Amino acid sequence: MTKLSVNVNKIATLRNSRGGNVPNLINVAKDIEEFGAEGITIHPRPDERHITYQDARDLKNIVTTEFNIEGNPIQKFMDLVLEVKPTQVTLVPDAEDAITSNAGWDTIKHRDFLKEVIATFKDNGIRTSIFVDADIKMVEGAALTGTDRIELYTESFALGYSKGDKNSVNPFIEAAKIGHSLGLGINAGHDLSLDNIKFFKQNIPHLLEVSIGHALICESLYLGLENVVNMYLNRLK
Ligand SMILES: CC(=O)[C@@H](O)[C@H](O)COP(=O)(O)O
Ligand SMILES: NCC(=O)COP(=O)(O)O
Repeated sequence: MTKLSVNVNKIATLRNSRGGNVPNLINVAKDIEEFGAEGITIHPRPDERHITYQDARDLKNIVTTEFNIEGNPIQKFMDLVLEVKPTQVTLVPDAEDAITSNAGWDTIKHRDFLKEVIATFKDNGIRTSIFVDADIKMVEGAALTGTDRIELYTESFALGYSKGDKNSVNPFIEAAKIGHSLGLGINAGHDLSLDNIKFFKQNIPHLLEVSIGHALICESLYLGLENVVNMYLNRLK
């Protein structure tokens, strides 16, 4: 079974654009769970331009499914995650000023750092995942860090698929197979959408979780949040 974790960053973006509390992030997250999603993902960034650190604390009190916090493990982020204790932390090597995530970890170069950070989170009962490109060497490197899971960075698949290149899924199939054989759980995310999710799910073995935000919220503007969550759930069956 592949769980759908909805990334609510864009709800916070909309709220912050006017100040105030509309839309109410907490109520939207509760509704998303009510509509059937199996997880809530947030990716607080150091400038708190969408999800604030307080949002992470507030969401912890209401999320009843899997709570996934993504981000670069700078000290401030580590302190937050260790305080909130989500189900899962996903480590992403973002530059501070990145518009969005744009690369996976170099798990060879940063192995010692990742090992240390992952051990800290695991010692505190938090499942770990690290964001990696669909590159066998990076997947093998991830397995040596002690992480529970990897999140495959799906931007290259989404871009290729949108241009009609179905072979763009091939590196992800290989990465998922190798990761699974090395004992890693397989998550995926970035630019997944109603257009590409069914093909991705049908082709990727051992897919435990997808986290989807940008496209899902955009699609909801036309189709409604409840419909869209259910459309993803159907495509993930
Ligand atoms: C790791 C990943 O792919 C997502 O978390 C994505 O980076 C969302 O972050 P933004 O909403 O800031 O683009
Ligand atoms: N980890 C990926 C995520 O949470 C959502 O990415 P996107 O759907 O906003 O591109």
